[in-house]
Amino acid sequence: MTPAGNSMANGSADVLDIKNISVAFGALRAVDQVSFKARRGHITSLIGPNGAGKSTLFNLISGAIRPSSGSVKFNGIEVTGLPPHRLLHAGLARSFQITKLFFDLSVRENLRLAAQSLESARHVFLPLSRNHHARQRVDELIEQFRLHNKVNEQAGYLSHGEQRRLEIAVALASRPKLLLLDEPTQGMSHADTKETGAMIKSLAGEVSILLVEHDVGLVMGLSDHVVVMAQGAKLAEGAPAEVRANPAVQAAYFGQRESDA
Ligand SMILES: Nc1ncnc2c1ncn2[C@@H]1O[C@H](COP(=O)(O)OP(=O)(O)OP(=O)(O)O)[C@@H](O)[C@H]1O
Repeated sequence: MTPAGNSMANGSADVLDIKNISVAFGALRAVDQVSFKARRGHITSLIGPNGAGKSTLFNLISGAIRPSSGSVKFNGIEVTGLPPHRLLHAGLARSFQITKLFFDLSVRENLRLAAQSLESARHVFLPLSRNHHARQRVDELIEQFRLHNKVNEQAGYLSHGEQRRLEIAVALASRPKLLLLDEPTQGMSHADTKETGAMIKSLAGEVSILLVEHDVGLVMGLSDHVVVMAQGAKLAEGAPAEVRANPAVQAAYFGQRESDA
């Protein structure tokens, strides 16, 4: 693991420091000079109306696309433009895009592969029973995500909500310092959304979280800090109550019915 993964490289309280980041698709400035910071141990959320640039900003941070200008610092270290696998080794994990589930493998096998993914090739091919570190991590995740009854079930047979929670567990297997969650409750029932929200909340402290989520009620209940985007630019940021009370945010965002957002 690189120094970015396990130290406060600059002693800063910020796990992420985005400065003036931009990218355009042809003539469209999808993300335009956006800056914000995410504090260590906090849940920071990105919200905004459809097409605001949230996913593009997320992709810039996770290394899926390169910015045309601006910088991304992770744990005080410049990581702008690094590809996702390098970021993962540095301690920045993204759920859902990188960590896809293997549907024909069991829950335990999915967790094992993820827990062993950052180890040398020799260790990856060790049986779980002989890889103490990976086995310990798998057991911790089974406990934390209450997967006891599902460990031998194929991931493909889990419910949608269970699969999405397993994806979060898989993303956490490498003990990242920052977890990027892209609409973790998308397509979930109300009950699953509530359970997943509580589970995300319980992770704060263990890992810093950056969340893109359409469910505004969930975001406001979970987040320490909310960044609001509109038309590629940052419109506002602050604590949930502060953001909710901001007239510009209300006009641009809460003017929509929350169920439409
Ligand atoms: N690969 C691409 N090529 C061209 N245009 C793109 C591309 N990706 C996104 N866009 C455009 O950039 C703008 C921002 O899109 P983005 O998906 O980042 O918004 P969003 O806030 O995540 O929206 P939503 O809430 O609908 O997911 C939109 O106008 C979108 O059509």
